[in-house]
Amino acid sequence: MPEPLFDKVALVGIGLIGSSLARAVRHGGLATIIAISSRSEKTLARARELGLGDVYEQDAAEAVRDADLVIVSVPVGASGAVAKAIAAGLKPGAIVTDVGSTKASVIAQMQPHLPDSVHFIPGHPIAGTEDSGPDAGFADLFEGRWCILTPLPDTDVDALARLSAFWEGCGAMVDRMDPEHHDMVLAIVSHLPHIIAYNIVGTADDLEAVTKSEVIKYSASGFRDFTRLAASDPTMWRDVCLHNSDAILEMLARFSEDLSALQRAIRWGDGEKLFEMFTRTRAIRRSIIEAGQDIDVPDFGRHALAHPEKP
Ligand SMILES: NC(=O)C1=CN([C@@H]2O[C@H](COP(=O)(O)OP(=O)(O)OC[C@H]3O[C@@H](n4cnc5c(N)ncnc54)[C@H](O)[C@@H]3O)[C@@H](O)[C@H]2O)C=CC1
Ligand SMILES: O=C(O)C(=O)Cc1ccc(O)cc1
Repeated sequence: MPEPLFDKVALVGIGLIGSSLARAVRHGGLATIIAISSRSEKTLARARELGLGDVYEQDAAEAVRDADLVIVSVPVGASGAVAKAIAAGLKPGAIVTDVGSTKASVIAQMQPHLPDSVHFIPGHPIAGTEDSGPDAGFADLFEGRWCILTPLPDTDVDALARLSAFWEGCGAMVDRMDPEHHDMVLAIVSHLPHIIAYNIVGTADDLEAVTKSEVIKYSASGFRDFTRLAASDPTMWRDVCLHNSDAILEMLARFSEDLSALQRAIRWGDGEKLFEMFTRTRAIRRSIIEAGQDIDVPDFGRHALAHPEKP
C-alpha cells in the first residue's frame, strides 16, 4: 500500500457519495484517519455500524478539526450552512472541497464562510446512482469516471495537484472547468435528463389515473430507464433545480423548441425529417460506445454488476 496522501480526511455528509468516498479512501489507503460527520444521529449511527470511518462526530466543526482534506457531500442547498458550521474548526492549509452537482451556486454559498487560510477547490464527480444514504455507496463508484474540479482563479497549484491525486486514487479521471461552463454542460447532460425523467413518469402516472388502466405495468424498457432516474433523491434534485436554474431554464427552452420541431414533423407526416434526426442521434450513441464511454448505461442487471458486495 503506498503512503497515504493525507493524514486525516473529514467527510461531512455520509450519503451515497460521502460513503462511497469513505470506502474508496479506505480501499485505496488514501488517508490515515477518516472522520465522519452527519447532521442526523441515525445516519451517523449507521455509518458507524458499517465501519465507514475511524471517528464519528455529529458536530461538523469537531470532525474537520486537524483534517488535511475536508469533503462536503450534502445536497447543494445545504452547502452554505455546512461551510458556516465547519469554518471555526478548519486547520490552516487544509483543502476544502465538495461534490455538489452544481458549482457556481456552491461557490457563492461556501466561499464567504471559509477562512482565507484554507484552500477551497470545488469539485464534482460525474458518478452516481438513483440511490441515497450510507448503505448505497460502494468503493468503485468513481472508477473510470470523470471528476470535474472548478478551481478559483488564485488556487494554489500544490493543493490542486494533491486534490487531483486524491481523486485519481479513488479511480477517477480529473478534468478542470470554470464553474459557469460546468453548470451549462451539466444542465444538458445530467440535470435535463433527470427533469425529463421526473416529468415523463409523472405524466404516465397521471394518465393511468385518468384512463384507469395499467399504463406503467406494460412499460417497455425505455420507460423503465426513465423510472430509474425518476427514483433519484427528491431533496438532491430539488436543490439542483433551484441552484442551477438559469442554465436549466436555458436548456429547457432549447429542448422545448426542438421538441416542437419534432412534434411538427410528426403532425405533417415528415418522415424524411424524422429519419434524418433519428439517424443523427443514433450515430452519437454509437460514437460514445466506440469511445468506450458506455459504462453508465442503465440496465436491470446493473446493480448485480456495480455492487458486487451487495446481496
Ligand atoms: N447521487 C448522485 O448520483 C450524485 C450526487 N452528487 C452530489 O453529491 C451531494 C450528495 O449527494 P448524495 O450523497 O447522493 O446524497 P445523500 O442523500 O445520499 O446524502 C446526503 C447527505 O447529506 C446530509 N444532509 C442532508 N441535508 C443536510 C443539511 N441540511 N445539512 C447537513 N447535512 C445534510 C445527509 O444526512 C446525508 O448524510 C449532492 O450535492 C449531490 O448533488 C454528485 C454526483 C452524483
Ligand atoms: O444515476 C445516474 O444515471 C446519474 O446520472 C448519476 C448522477 C447524478 C448526479 C450527478 O451530479 C452526477 C451523476
